[in-house]
Amino acid sequence: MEDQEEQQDNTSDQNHKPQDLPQVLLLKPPPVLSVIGEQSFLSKKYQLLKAWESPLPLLQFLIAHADSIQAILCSGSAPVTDDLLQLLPSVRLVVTASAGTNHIDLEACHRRGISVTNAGNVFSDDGADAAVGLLIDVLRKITASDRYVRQGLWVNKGDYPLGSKLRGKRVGIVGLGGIGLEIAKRLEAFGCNVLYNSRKKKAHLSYPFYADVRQLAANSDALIICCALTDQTRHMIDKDVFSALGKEGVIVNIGRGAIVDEKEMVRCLVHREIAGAGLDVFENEPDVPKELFELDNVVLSPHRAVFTPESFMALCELVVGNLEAFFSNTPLLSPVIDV
Ligand SMILES: O=CC(=O)O
Repeated sequence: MEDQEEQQDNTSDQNHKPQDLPQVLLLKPPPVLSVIGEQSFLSKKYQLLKAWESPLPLLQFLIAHADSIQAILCSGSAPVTDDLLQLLPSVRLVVTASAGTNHIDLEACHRRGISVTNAGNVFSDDGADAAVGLLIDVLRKITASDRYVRQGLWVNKGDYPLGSKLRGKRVGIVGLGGIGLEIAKRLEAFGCNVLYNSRKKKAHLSYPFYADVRQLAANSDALIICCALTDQTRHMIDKDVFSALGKEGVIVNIGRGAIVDEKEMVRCLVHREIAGAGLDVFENEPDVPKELFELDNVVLSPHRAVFTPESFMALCELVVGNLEAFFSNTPLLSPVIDV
């Protein structure tokens, strides 16, 4: 049955010449493309315009297709700016293969009547697992003690310092969206006390809400950052927040590097003004402040928190589903802006 349907699909695809298919612009290869694959039915249904494969300079390439590109498929590596959209007047949809949308000028999309979709909730479980994993790693010194054993220091220097218990910790979650909620569920199961900060108090949740992130920090043993990067949240985790978190406090960031004042965080870690950090994201990726490499109370990860083959497969279906919905005029699956 499935095979038959696939054959019928292929037959109808063959009726389209590539130049008749809706044009979807890709500025840079989004990582999900490796999963979607060149042979996928995506490239049979859409003319995928891969800017990086064109011999033309980008501007000329865009001008050449300016009137026919209807959708953009992107990820965090290629900004979708107002200037870019101005060049492409037929664009009506931006699909980002990421949860974060800080690389897209959402205000410009709104103004220009362009819908935007993101990764919805496909990353919630993996993001939450990684955040809690980083927290446990920092508290219990897992990778630091792994280094200790591998370097032969257990034999030469004796027992490694004890880590700190997770149960009973007060964990402040900054951003209680899909990932934040999953983090909260996991932490409850670990016996932690969950508190949170977000744009608005969630009426249906009983976790204590703090409108002020400094107040949240003052009442938390650890902060987990998983909110969106916006003009309001840029450098929101600043000197005052670190000082409210205090010497025993731990920070975990799986959101975006720039939500944290990174220079200040590094200073606080170097001077032991906070106890440790678990970091998946940085202000100038892939550059990571070198001072952090020397610190055993810091766990580093290369912006991989939400990615697993499983979440990529789910993302892939969502990307395709959003394109299909848009071009068949049915409701988008994970709209950020729905025009
Ligand atoms: O960081 C990953 C994402 O925003 O999807």
